[in-house]
Amino acid sequence: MAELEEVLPALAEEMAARTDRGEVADYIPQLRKIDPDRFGIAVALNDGRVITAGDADEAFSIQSISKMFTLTLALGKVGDALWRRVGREPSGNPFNSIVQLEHELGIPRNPFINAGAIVVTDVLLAGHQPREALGEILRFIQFLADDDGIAIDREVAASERATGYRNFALANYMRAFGNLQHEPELALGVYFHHCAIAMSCRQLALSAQFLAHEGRNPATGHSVVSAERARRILALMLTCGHYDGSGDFAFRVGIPGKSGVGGGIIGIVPGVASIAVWSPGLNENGNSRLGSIALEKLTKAMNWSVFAP
Ligand SMILES: NC(=O)CC[C@H](N)C(=O)O
Repeated sequence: MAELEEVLPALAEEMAARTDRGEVADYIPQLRKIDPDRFGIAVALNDGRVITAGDADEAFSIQSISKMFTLTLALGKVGDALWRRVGREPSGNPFNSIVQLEHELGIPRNPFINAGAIVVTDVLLAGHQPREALGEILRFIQFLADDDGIAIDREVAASERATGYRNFALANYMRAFGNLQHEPELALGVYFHHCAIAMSCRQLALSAQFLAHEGRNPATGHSVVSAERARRILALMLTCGHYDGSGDFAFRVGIPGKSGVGGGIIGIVPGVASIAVWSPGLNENGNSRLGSIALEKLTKAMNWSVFAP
């Protein structure tokens, strides 16, 4: 098997030279400013090693990767009752689509599309002020990464709130069906802020390690979720983690993943490692273009797949 210490720098160099980088998300004005030439990758192995290459220590907007953390928290809070309000099927539609919501009576297809994540955020708001709910999410991520330096980029959150008409439409629609317990303004305030959390590839890889290690963080020894719950979160990542590009990601990369429009992707090799990659340019499904390509090359080089031992 290839050595990661050699594979990662070679991959970062190859990606730096590519010109087909995709388009940086421009519907959130603050994200438009990001340099498309950035590329970073970090692999946190279950044996404790963390190997990085490129811009792996530069913080970027995690965006929808936060949906993986909020889902984990909401399952901890309400358990399987969550599934009465959100489904577990791939949507086959863009992340911000509204079309299925009318037919399906305001129940979003899964927790990783925007509508589903807004419901999950609404669950986390129960019994809290928005500020407390947000603090809980941020502290959970800091705890997972064992890093108190992780923070919210308030300019990104404000920028998204100012232009988030589609998310307001989704939230209002679900509220009309009775699937949102708080005013859309409150649920979205928390949602925009958790999407605007800024993290580096290193921090992200470390924060997702519990998913590669049957629910327990191998670095800190902390138990985060049960082994069964970790498997189920991974199943949702594999089937729904890349919106309407989820099938293609499973086909090409062969591991569960979760992307965000900031250009980050988390990938999990169960029993082996968690991976974070960042390249801001996106493909037609809103997933990092070079990030997906780099993960495909990495899993191939390392012979990593959930479809083989
Ligand atoms: N795919 C994403 O990363 C989308 C998240 C973004 N905050 C939005 O709601 O549109």
